[in-house]
Amino acid sequence: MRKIEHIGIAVKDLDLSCDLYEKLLNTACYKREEVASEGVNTAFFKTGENKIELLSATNADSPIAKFLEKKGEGIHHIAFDVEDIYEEMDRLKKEGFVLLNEEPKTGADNKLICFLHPKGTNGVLVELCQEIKLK
Ligand SMILES: CC[C@@H](C(=O)O)C(=O)SCCNC(=O)CCNC(=O)[C@H](O)C(C)(C)COP(=O)(O)OP(=O)(O)OC[C@H]1O[C@@H](n2cnc3c(N)ncnc32)[C@H](O)[C@@H]1OP(=O)(O)O
Ligand SMILES: [Co+2]
Repeated sequence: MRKIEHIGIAVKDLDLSCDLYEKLLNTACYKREEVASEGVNTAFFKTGENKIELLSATNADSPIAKFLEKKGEGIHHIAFDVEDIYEEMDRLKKEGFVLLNEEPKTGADNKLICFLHPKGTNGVLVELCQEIKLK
């Protein structure tokens, strides 16, 4: 794990939250992207070297919809940047962590991703991210 890649924050209304975070961080959202496979709309901000991912749900089955229902708005996950996601998934599996996907999935902002179950990480949903290198 090389660094924190982003912090994911679950929000009810992406437009309203974008306005709020633009004011809070004094910077514009640099990217918006829907990831249909996760049932989310995302908006990204950079603060120095750090990245914030705002997530709203696009359907009732989305993990974000369930999270908002149970816990309300707030920090949803922490994502770590990894060089080789296959190697890291293999290592974490051997250490006994529960991977939520057996193969990397395509995430937002040009990443391959994998999640670890929060039950095995002290209640924190962890995401691994590997940048997809364009040839
Ligand atoms: C945009 C793409 C990507 C990126 O590129 O960055 C993303 O970030 S996508 C983000 C959305 N996608 C995901 O979250 C996928 C991974 N998550 C899951 O697979 C599920 O949400 C889950 C973690 C397995 C939970 O699903 P499920 O068991 O169906 O939901 P429950 O509501 O029943 O929760 C069970 C249990 O887990 C606790 N929980 C759920 N979400 C979180 C969370 N984000 N952080 C901490 N804990 C979480 C929930 O509270 C329940 O606990 P108990 O009530 O104590 O049983
Ligand atoms: Co994320």
